[in-house]
Amino acid sequence: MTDPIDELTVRTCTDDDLPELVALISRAFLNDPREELLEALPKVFEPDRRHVAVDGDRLVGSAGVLTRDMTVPGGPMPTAHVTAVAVATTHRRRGLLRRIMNEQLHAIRERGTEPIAALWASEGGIYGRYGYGVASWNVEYEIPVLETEVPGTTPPGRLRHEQPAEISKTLADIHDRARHERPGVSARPGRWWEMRTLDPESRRRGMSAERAVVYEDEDGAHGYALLRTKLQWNMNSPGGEALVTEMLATNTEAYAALWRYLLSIDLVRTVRCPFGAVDEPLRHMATNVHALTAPMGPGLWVRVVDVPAALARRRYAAPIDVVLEITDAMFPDNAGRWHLRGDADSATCEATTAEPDLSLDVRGLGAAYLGGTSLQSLAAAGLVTEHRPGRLAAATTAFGWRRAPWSHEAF
Ligand SMILES: CC(=O)SCCNC(=O)CCNC(=O)[C@H](O)C(C)(C)COP(=O)(O)OP(=O)(O)OC[C@H]1O[C@@H](n2cnc3c(N)ncnc32)[C@H](O)[C@@H]1OP(=O)(O)O
Repeated sequence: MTDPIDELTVRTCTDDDLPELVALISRAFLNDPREELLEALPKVFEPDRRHVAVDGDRLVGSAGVLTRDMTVPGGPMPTAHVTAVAVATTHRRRGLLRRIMNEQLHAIRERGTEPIAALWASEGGIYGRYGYGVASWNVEYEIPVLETEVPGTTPPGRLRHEQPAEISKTLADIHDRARHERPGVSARPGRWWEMRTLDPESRRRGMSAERAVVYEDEDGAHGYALLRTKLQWNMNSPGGEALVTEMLATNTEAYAALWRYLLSIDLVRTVRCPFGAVDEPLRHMATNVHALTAPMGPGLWVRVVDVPAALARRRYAAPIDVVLEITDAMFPDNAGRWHLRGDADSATCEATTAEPDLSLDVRGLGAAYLGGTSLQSLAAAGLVTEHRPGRLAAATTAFGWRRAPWSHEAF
C-alpha cells in the first residue's frame, strides 16, 4: 500500500505562499508567526528555489535555497545556501524531508552553477544521510571580562558608534574585503544588508537594539563589531552583558582595537560572542587565554553536489596529484575515480580508470572541502581509506588551508 505521504505534491513556491510559509516555518521552530518575518523574508526570498509539500490546501513541508557565494580555499564560489527546512509536526517522520531533500539536491545539480551546498543544521542527526559532512566548527565564547584584556597602546585610528542601518554600505565594504581571507564566509548580495540591519523587537530577546562600532583611520574604515547590551545587577555590583552579534576586520590593528573596546565597556562583566572561529586571533592577544575557554560545536555542513567541478574550483595549500575514489548514493555521476591535480593557483579534476590512492564517501569529501576537517582525522575515524602509503599525508596537507573555515551567521 502506498504511504499517503508519497501522494503529496512537492512543488516550488510562489509569492502567494509566503504567509502560510512563514506560519509553517515559525511553528516548526517553536515560534508564533511574526509580522516582521513578512517584512524581512521578501528581501531575500527566492520562491523558485524553495520547495513546498502540499496536503490539500495546507503547506506541510518546505526547504529553500539562497543564491549566495561562499569563500572556499582560494576565493569565492557560488554555493547553494540551504535554509529554513521545516516539516509540520502533524506530518513528521513519514519521509517528507527525504522527499524534499531529494528534490532540492537534484534541482541544485540540474541548475549546474553551484558545485556545493551548505547549511547550518538544527540537529546533528539529520543531514549526514543526504551526503552532508561537518566542514567548519563554531566556538561560543563567553568571556568574563574582569579576567582578561587586550593590552596595547592606543592605535592611530579611532572608534565611532553608528546605527547599522545607516552605515550598511561601510559594513558591506568591510565585510567584502575581510571575507576573502576566510573559507566559509557567505556573501550578502542584493538586499541582504537591508535584511541584516532590520532590528525588530523579537530579535532583541531582552537586550538593547543592535548597534555598530566601527574602527577607522585616515585611510578609511577597517573593522566593525555589531553588538547588543543589557544591564543587570548582582546585589550592588554591575553584571552587565554584551552580545557580539558579528565582528569582522581587515587588519590586526582594527581587530585588536575592537576587542580592546569590547572587553572594557563599563558595567559589562560578560561578553558573549556566539560565532567564534576555531583559530580566533584573540586567543593569542588576550592576557589570560584561560578566560577564553569555550565550547565548540558543528558550524557549516557541506554537501559536494558536483565532485569534479567542486574539486577543480578550490585551491590547494600544497601541490596535489591524487586519484580519489568517491561513493555517492544519491548522484551516480559523482561516484567513481577522479584524478585531481592542483596547487595554490589552479586545479583540474578528471575521470580516470587508474588505481585509487584514497577512497571516501561524498560525505567525507564535504567535511574536508573547506580545509577545516583533516583527511587524516577522517581516516582515523574509518571514513577515508589509503591505498598507497604516503598519499593520505600529502592529500591532508594539500586539502588544509591557512585560515580555519568559519561561518559568521547561521542562515
Ligand atoms: C538547514 C535547516 O533549516 S536545519 C532546520 C531543520 N528543521 C527543524 O529542526 C525544525 C523542526 N523539525 C522539523 O521540521 C522536522 O522534524 C525535520 C525537517 C527535521 C525532519 O522532517 P521529517 O519529515 O520528520 O523527516 P523524515 O521523516 O523525512 O526523516 C528522514 C530521516 O531523517 C531522520 N530524522 C528526521 N529528523 C531527525 C532529527 N531531528 N534527528 C535525527 N534524525 C532525524 C528520520 O528518522 C529518517 O531516518 P531514516 O531515513 O533512517 O528513516
